Amino acid sequence: MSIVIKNLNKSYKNIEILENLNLEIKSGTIFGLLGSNGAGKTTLLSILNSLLKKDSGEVLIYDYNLDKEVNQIKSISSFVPQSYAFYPNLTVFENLEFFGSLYGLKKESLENRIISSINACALEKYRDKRALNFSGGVKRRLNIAIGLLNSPKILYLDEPTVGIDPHSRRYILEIIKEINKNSATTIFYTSHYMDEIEFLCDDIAILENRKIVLRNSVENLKKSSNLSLEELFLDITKKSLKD
Ligand SMILES: Nc1ncnc2c1ncn2[C@@H]1O[C@H](COP(=O)(O)OP(=O)(O)OP(=O)(O)O)[C@@H](O)[C@H]1O
Repeated sequence: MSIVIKNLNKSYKNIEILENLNLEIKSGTIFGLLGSNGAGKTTLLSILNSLLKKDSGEVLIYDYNLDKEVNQIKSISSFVPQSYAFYPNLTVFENLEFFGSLYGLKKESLENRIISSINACALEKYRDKRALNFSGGVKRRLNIAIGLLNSPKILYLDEPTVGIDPHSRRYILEIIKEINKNSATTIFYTSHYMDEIEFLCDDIAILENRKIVLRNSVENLKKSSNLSLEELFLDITKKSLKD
């Protein structure tokens, strides 16, 4: 397993966001986390990436314990946030050089990682251009390329296609599939686009009312229900809103 979460709890002040949450994610798969606005997806991702402290519960990432082995976990993880996390006045290469050096990469290994991140995100022709004027899709690809610099075993993508056109979205999904296939990187993906999740993911979970309310493979869901993923999501979240 790449991720094992047991009885995870998190509150902001006295508002409970995650309650006794349990979840396991298989290594090398593409996992999609769905949930309505404010369900707690970013909170969960932030905890897994040590950006936020959990209140209680146990988290293992590739067998490393989040309470004791944060540095080991950080070295194998990468979190690509919803917002653009690069310098607009720097070129693609300069951005990757800067963020790569933060990982302690130097000279040849830095250059190699930059080239492979550029290739993986199809940024060759933007390499020496400043990020400022890129389209939304290319900016998103640069965000992902930065996330690949440390060759992560697990890549967290928080709504990486927000605000971009359908062609660029599809291109990004193809890129993510390739990253998963070529390096067996576990992908933890959040999105509000059900069609994306259906196209991309092996397994999904729905987070609602502080808990995981559905956990299954996309294949099983398709086999066992006549409903589309979107209809299923609406059905489940409607029920939990009424509860
Ligand atoms: N620092 C904070 N202090 C207090 N409440 C917070 C804080 N951060 C988030 N929240 C609240 O916690 C809940 C979960 O937020 P979170 O951003 O994790 O949800 P989400 O599922 O990622 O939502 P979205 O799909 O809109 O991005 C929301 O009600 C949010 O308002």
